[in-house]
Amino acid sequence: MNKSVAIIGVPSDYGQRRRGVDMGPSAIRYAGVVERLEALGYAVKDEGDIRVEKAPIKKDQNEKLLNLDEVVEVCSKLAQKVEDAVNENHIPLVLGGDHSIAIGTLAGLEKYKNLGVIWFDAHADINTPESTPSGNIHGMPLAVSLGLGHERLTSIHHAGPKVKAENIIIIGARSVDEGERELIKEKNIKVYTMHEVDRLGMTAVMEDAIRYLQERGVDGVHLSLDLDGLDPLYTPGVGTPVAGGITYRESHLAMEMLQEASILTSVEFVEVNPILDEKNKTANVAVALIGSLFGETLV
Ligand SMILES: NC(=[NH2+])NCCC[C@H](N)C(=O)O
Ligand SMILES: [Mn+2]
Ligand SMILES: [Mn+2]
Repeated sequence: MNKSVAIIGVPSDYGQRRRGVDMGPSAIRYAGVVERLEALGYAVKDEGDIRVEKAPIKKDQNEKLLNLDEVVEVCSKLAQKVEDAVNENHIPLVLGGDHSIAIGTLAGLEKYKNLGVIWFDAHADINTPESTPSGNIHGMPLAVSLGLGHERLTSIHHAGPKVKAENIIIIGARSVDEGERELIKEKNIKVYTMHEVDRLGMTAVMEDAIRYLQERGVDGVHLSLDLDGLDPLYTPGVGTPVAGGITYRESHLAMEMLQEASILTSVEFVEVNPILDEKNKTANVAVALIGSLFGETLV
């Protein structure tokens, strides 16, 4: 792994309805992310947070695309920041914020023409305005990145799809909406639900996932890690917890195996909501996972 990391905080909560997830970047910094990476020998450039206007939620909203203007603005700024970090040869480490920000991150990774994406999440986040049960854009970033959804979202930073369906792997899914299932089938997207995690074990899942991406000949891999992928026992500070998730140790193992495979070129950790958390537990887990991902070992 490249030894230079650029941290980009994205204090946005516009992709869903529970306030507080905009404080995620602060919570993760408070939990010591910079120190942790420096201790591993990385040069860390903390770019600070991108500027997010704190607008009051409007009343006359499109119920299928809540806060569309704000999400477009945040993601456009973020895409530019991510692109700059890549051009300066840093590994972008994006800290959310809710998961809608992945729309911006993926748009900023256009240098990778055959990008692989590992989506670690309880959800598939592949809804469209037609299929969404909530209108929350944090449930849509994978669809948007495939070029599906509102044109203002799919055209952020540059027009057209940002990733290929066959380069996406979802791990940890256990809450998938009807329209999402159909799209996953239609596009033949690789998903390791909790069923596969239970059945095969995390070791086999990660070996498979890594091999799959290598066989696809990817020129970069982005890890988008939603803290609700873990069981809420370990990460209670998330807005949409779902029981029956990945354990603390399984998630560390996954990070360690990604480090060993040395395939990642960008990383994002999202959905840490300190208001819903217990004494910053969730941000602490995020930083511990970042430690493993970037090369910490137990001995
Ligand atoms: N990034 C997340 N936590 N997404 C949760 C999405 C939940 C649900 N599928 C929805 O579309 O509203
Ligand atoms: Mn989720
Ligand atoms: Mn998510």
